[in-house]
Amino acid sequence: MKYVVGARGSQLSVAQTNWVIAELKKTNPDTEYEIKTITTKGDTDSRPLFTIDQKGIFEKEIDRAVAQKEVDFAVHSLKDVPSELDENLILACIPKREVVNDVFISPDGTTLDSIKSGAVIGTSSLRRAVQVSRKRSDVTVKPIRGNIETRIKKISGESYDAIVLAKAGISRLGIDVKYTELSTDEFSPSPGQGAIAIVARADDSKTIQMLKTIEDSDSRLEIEAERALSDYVDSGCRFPVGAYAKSSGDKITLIVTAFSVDGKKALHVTKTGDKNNPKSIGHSAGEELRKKGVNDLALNWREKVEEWNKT
Ligand SMILES: NCc1[nH]cc(CCC(=O)O)c1CC(=O)O
Repeated sequence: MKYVVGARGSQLSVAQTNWVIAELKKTNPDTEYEIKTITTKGDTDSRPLFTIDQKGIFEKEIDRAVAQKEVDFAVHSLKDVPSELDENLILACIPKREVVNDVFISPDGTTLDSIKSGAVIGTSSLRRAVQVSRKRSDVTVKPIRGNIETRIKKISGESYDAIVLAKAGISRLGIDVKYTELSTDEFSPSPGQGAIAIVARADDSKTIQMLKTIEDSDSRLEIEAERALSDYVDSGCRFPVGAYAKSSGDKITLIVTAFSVDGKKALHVTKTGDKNNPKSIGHSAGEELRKKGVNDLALNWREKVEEWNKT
């Protein structure tokens, strides 16, 4: 049986798709795969990512190819997948997730603690920008655009001294670069970071069954808790919020941090609950964040981001 797999043209997307195919071949030795790369709107848009209002612009285009049967399934970075999928599509499989941490990358391995005052740090994530400036108010955080390889190249030039990226992306690409791992306490990761999502048509039970052979149930439960939280606080509004769920025994602990755009305020919520009810853990964390005033924190975030982007 041969499957056609939808992916973006980016190196990360191709690397992730190849990883998924290799895993699937282990559990389904008689299958073959062909990758169909789809060039998306997002790949040609030059604005920093967080000003693009629509979350998942890349992924939606590829999902359309799944829905229209141009491909059998699609491989995405879960954190880029919008919470609402097309009604005839499902998150058919969540394989075992990579480490969730962010990393600090500089040409000579200098850490965020020791980098010189006035250094320029690049990131395309408002959450990371805020977390960097909370730790080092004496550095400048500047928006950076481009795929992972492009961003890494930029630290050898004049414009950036260091960048912050997800470790998962670096490991999947197998890039040899000097980095230090940032703790999830100080760098609360994006909901779903490090996880891969495989999207298929809801009525394609044969493909779904084949994909399920590489499902990792703990990874699924963790990301469900994280996504339930982001649904709750993130209704169309992408202010900086980090969420990290970790399963242990029959429990999941979800740690959430939301920041004001200027980085001055932070709200923390930790919830532990029954592993088999991850959505309710996400929702109760969301409820508590609301009680603590998360909606006020988010006021005027768009204007502030626009301002930051001009730096
Ligand atoms: N938004 C871009 C994106 N989407 C997935 C990854 C890396 C892999 C992951 O976090 O799962 C990245 C780059 C980054 O955040 O550094």
